[in-house]
Amino acid sequence: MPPIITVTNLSKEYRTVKRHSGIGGSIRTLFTREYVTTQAVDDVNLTIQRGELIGYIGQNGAGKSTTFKMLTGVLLPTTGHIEVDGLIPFKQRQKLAYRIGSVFGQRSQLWWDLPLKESMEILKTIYRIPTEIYKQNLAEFDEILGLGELLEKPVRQLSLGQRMRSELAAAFLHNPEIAFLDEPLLGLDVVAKEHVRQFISESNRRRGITIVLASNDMADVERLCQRMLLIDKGHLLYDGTVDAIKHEYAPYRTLIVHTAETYTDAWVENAELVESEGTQLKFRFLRSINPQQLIANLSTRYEITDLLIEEPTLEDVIRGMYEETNKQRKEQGR
Ligand SMILES: Nc1ncnc2c1ncn2[C@@H]1O[C@H](COP(=O)(O)OP(=O)(O)OP(=O)(O)O)[C@@H](O)[C@H]1O
Repeated sequence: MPPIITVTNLSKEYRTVKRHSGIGGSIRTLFTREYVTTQAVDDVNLTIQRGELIGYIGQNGAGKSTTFKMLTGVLLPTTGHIEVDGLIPFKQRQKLAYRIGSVFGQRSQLWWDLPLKESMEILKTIYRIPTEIYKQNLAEFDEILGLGELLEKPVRQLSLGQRMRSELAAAFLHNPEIAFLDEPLLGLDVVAKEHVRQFISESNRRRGITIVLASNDMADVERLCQRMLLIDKGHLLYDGTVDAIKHEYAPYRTLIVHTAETYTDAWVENAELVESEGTQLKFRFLRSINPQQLIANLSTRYEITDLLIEEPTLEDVIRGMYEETNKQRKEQGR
């Protein structure tokens, strides 16, 4: 089967007027038009198969939203080619709109002053959703997202978590083939996150919807996605499994223990003490080491009152990638 999304040599440059500070600067800005170019997406190539659930991960400003805007036809690429479900997004935006659903964290597709239910009715009309399917979908979404009493409330009165649940229901109402979800978990509390995760996972598994999920939190993506694309400064740095990326570029985990007494020279086999502050000790250990064994060994020597295992963050992984690239360049004498 051909991929549902194909992106070839995709780049996007933003050209903005350079602003100078102060009153003098403002006058200068008015009379001398100097431009700044930002390379938001830089020569990205990727393919996504029908039915995949993919994490599109990157730090703030990495280029995730810009990619999504091009994939959904909102922005015209500077160079490169995109095909989404056989369509060219910028040229066939309207046709594509019926096949995709999107959630852009900061932007709402709902009508602020209307009760949620009325927003849903409007979407039903816009997307020409048959009444039967509309009712079925709303009932099914309600089960996971708990829309119940929210339907009668004006959207402006919804909390962030309630709004995100509503945005997701709205984006999936017309049975899209593909969904682009930009930071749908950002700022949500644990309970709301769980609703949203379950909804994303079920939509992919049960309904077979291809989902691309943008996030700057690796832990969020890890729970849902097998495959992850990592973008940094517009470049696609990695395409593979979350597990492999961690093994390759962030091989260490951190064990934080709190002890009953203060120890400055604590040690344990197979781990390195990297920080000791008061009664808190931080040990770095390789992913291949069993943490339970480590904790058991530690507790024979020290009285442990609390402990926590920390996974590497996205920053750690990206740092690891650049360090590895620099090391390889040096070895090759470049
Ligand atoms: N309309 C615009 N005009 C000029 N520069 C822009 C515009 N939109 C984004 N950029 C710049 O392009 C780069 C990529 O931004 P983008 O919003 O795609 O990143 P992102 O990965 O989605 O980040 P975030 O997680 O913060 O939303 C950033 O340097 C950003 O400042």
